[in-house]
Amino acid sequence: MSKLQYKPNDHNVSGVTILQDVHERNSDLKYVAFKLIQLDEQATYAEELTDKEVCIVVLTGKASVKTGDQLFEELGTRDSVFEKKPTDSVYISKDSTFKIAAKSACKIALCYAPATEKRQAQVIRAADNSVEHRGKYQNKRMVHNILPDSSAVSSSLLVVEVYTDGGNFSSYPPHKHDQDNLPEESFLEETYYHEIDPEQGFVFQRVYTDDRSLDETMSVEHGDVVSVPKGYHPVGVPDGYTSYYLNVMAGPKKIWKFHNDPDHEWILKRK
Ligand SMILES: O=C[C@H](O)[C@@H](O)[C@H](O)CC(=O)O
Repeated sequence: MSKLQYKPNDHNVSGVTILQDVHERNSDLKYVAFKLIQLDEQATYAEELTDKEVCIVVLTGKASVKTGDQLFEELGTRDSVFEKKPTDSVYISKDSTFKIAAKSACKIALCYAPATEKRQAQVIRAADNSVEHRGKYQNKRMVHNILPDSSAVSSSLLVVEVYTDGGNFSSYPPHKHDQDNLPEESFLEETYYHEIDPEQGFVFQRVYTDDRSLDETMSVEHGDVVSVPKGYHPVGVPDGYTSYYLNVMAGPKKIWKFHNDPDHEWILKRK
C-alpha cells in the first residue's frame, strides 16, 4: 500500500475511537494534521492546543463543543455525509483547550494547521457554508466551503468537503499547489478523508509530480486518508458509487492558487 494512504484504526477507549491520526511524525506533512474520531453517545473528547489551530467538523451525529467560557451546542445536521447537506463546525485558535461532548453517536473530524496568532473561537454553521457546483462533462462535483481561503476565521487553515457522483472525476483536471511562488502558485499541503457510498466501493486517486519522482496511484476505500505533500492529486469515481472527501489544506500563506497539469488543461476549453 502507498505510504500516502492510511487505513482506519478501530481501537475504542472509553467510548472514543481514534479512527485516523495523520501528523508530521507519520507522514511527509509539515503543516496539515488530521484526526477522525468516533464518539459513543455521551462520550467526551478533550485536547489542549499550543501552536496549532483546529477546525472541528461534526461529520455525523450531534455534539457540543466547549472552549474557555464559550459553549457551542446543537452541532451537527446529518446522520450520514451522503445526505449531501452542509454540517456545523467550530474553529478554535492556538493556545486553547476544547472539550467535545457527544449528544448522540457521532463522527468528528479534527483539522489542524499551524497558527501564527490567537483568534476568537467561532461556530461555522451549516448555513455559513457556501456551496459550489463545479465542472461539466464527467468532472462534475459539489463543494461545501467550510473554511475557504476567503474566510477571515482561520489563520492558515482551509477546509472543504467534496461530493463526486459515479462516473466523474474531481480534483480534475489534475492540479497542484506545491510551490510557494505567488502569484503563479501557492504551497498548500493537503489531506483527503474519504468516504464511499455504498461502503464496499473504492475510488482511484493518483498523486504525482511533473518529474514523476512521486507517482502513486491508489485504490482508496471507505474511511481511508490520503496525504498530499506535493503534486497533482485527481480522484476518479467508478460507476454506481458516490465519493465524499473532506480536504484540509495549509501552508506558508492561506491562499489557494493552484496550477493545472498542462497536459490535461485542454479539457477546460471544451464548450
Ligand atoms: O486543492 C483542492 C482539492 O484538490 C479539492 O478540494 C478540489 O479542489 C475539489 C474539486 O474542485 O474537484
